[in-house]
Amino acid sequence: MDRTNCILLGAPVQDGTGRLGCDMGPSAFRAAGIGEALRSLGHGVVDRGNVAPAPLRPLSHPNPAIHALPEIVAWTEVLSQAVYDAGTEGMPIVLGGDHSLAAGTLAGHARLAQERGRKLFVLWLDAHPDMHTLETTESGHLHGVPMAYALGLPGFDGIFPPLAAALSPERVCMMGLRSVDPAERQVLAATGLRVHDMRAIDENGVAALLRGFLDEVAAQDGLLHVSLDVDFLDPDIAPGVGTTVPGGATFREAHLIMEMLHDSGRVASLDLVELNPFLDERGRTARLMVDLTASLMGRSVLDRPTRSF
Ligand SMILES: NC(=[NH2+])NCCC[C@H](N)C(=O)O
Ligand SMILES: [Mn+2]
Ligand SMILES: [Mn+2]
Repeated sequence: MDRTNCILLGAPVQDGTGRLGCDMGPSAFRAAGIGEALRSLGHGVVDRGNVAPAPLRPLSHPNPAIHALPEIVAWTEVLSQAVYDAGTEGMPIVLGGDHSLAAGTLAGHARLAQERGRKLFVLWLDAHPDMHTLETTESGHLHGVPMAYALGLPGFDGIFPPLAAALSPERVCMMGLRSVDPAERQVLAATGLRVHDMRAIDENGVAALLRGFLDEVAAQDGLLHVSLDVDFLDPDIAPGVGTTVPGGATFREAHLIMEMLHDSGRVASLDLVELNPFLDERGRTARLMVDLTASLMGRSVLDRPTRSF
């Protein structure tokens, strides 16, 4: 089995949501045994502790709904650099923190991939596309915008840090969507990402949908970043999140995705986001997220050969 150098980075970001609690996410992942789970699979694990946000600068935007803009911009700066640095040494695993942290991590991974002359692909596992711009967000919660920023959509210039490289929409695959705002629908249609909503999963199964994407990643010798939002999962199995939406992925669908990702040998980085331990039930959501991470990193029922590309 391949031994990966896993670098854990805590990102206690909570200002991108409307409620408190995600700042406890990194602690809950540690308490649920993420380090031990990875070590028991034979991987190296370095826990860098929690990243601290950059100093705040005064910033404003004409959209009056927006919350905590200086805070999220500060996190974006520091996380972009932190995952870039970690990615030169091993596999960054970011323990969130709400999904606004992906503005930083996607920017950092895109920069690193570009410098390496590699193509960055993103698998976005989420009930939501998080595809609002600063103009279109109605809630003003900035966990709803990171994908638009990372794709280089207009309106972030001069406010968020400049992108060294933007994501290419054709290299992004979203799975699990079931809550999409009208403005996001329009952008999704216009940008042409691969989007598999829950209906597509019901009709086709996760395996067929994911295989199509992974074959494309392999054909282009891509690096794959996985962004796993707790609300991708059905709330019955993962209650510890502030934005539950009924009808999410089942336990087996989620594990199968992780097992296929492992077999692909393509995953270079992982974000675990939106865990709110205050809303959890005795740590069960944290433990499920750790078990899914273990499946992604090679835990399996039987020995299976890794696909070689
Ligand atoms: N990362 C998340 N859970 N995002 C939820 C976003 C919900 C909604 N689309 C909004 O912009 O407010
Ligand atoms: Mn999300
Ligand atoms: Mn979500």
